[in-house]
Amino acid sequence: MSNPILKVENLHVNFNTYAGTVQAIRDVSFDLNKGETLAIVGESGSGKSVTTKTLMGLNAKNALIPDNSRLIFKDRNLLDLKEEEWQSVRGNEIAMIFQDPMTSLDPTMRIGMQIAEPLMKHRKMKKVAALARALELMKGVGIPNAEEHINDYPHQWSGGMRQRAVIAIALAVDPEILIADEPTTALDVTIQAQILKLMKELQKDTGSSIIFITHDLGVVAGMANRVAVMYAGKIVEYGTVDEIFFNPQHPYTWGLLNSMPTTDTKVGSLVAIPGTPPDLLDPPTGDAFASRNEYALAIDLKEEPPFFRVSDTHYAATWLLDERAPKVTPPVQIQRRWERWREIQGQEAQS
Ligand SMILES: Nc1ncnc2c1ncn2[C@@H]1O[C@H](COP(=O)(O)OP(=O)(O)OP(=O)(O)O)[C@@H](O)[C@H]1O
Repeated sequence: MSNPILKVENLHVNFNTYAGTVQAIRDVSFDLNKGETLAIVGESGSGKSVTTKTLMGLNAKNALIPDNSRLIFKDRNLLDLKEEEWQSVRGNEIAMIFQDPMTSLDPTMRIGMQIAEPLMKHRKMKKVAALARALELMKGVGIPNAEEHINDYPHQWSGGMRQRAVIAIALAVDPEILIADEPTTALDVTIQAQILKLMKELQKDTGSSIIFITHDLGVVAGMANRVAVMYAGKIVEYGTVDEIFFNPQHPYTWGLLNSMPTTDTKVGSLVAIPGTPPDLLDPPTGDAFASRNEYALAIDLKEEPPFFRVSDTHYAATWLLDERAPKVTPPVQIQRRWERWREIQGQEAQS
């Protein structure tokens, strides 16, 4: 049963620029359930980072958020918080792991002290106790010989170890929501896998909910419970991880899946989505993906598709799901995924 800890309702974020208003987030709504990992996936510029920065109260000064946007967390609309009130939410109830550990670590401060700091600030722990806890956390995130390294500075550590330190800082205060924005993109593949595994294990222990931001659907399979696919400032499809991987309905999701390597991908069979996303200074009428969509219908150029229900947990905003739409044959890789979906459904029906 769903148990939302966070409800994002009708979020719009506009940016005032010299060229006009950039409509970066255009009516995004989603729930985050307790203890789950929700992945938000999309190409560069789709609005993933603006969404998470908004959730941390860290948007740029030129951001404008209309009054009907709501981020409900613990019976409060986070968008109504004053900066002093944010101080007790950010890095405490809601914490974030950024893409590049070097930008979130202070190069002039010893790592142990950086992990201890949120405990002193938010938990009012004394320095000695906070440092003792920092040492435990360093061990918990797999820093070898932690005692010897608690007084090191960030530049003395490798990228993978630094990202572990960032995770320790974020988890020090046991946040209810952890936002991880491309937490492993700066790392090599083996270290990436270790960090993702570590995050999963820590989540089991702490029960926190995770919003996991990535442009790479490949890392989502092992991490997320549910997936929201974003395009041009909107969520275009959301569902459980199996629904998105094996029963995708939006042609944009098809494109993302087809541009993702899998273990049985033949060389040369990966296809990048042609074209580029629309200019958010002047988003197109209708479905913003239409100009890149080989399955586009005439109505896509005129009217924006609503969300169509695929199951209780799966919705997609594509006119292809309208009962009047012609039946289209998706790319062969997607047909294979749909076959796999039918097998999974069959197995579930039998058991
Ligand atoms: N301060 C700002 N002023 C104007 N436009 C902005 C500002 N911040 C973000 N944008 C625009 O908002 C849109 C969404 O950006 P966002 O960074 O959220 O994308 P993203 O999906 O996170 O991409 P990436 O994967 O590259 O980080 C982009 O068109 C971006 O140019």
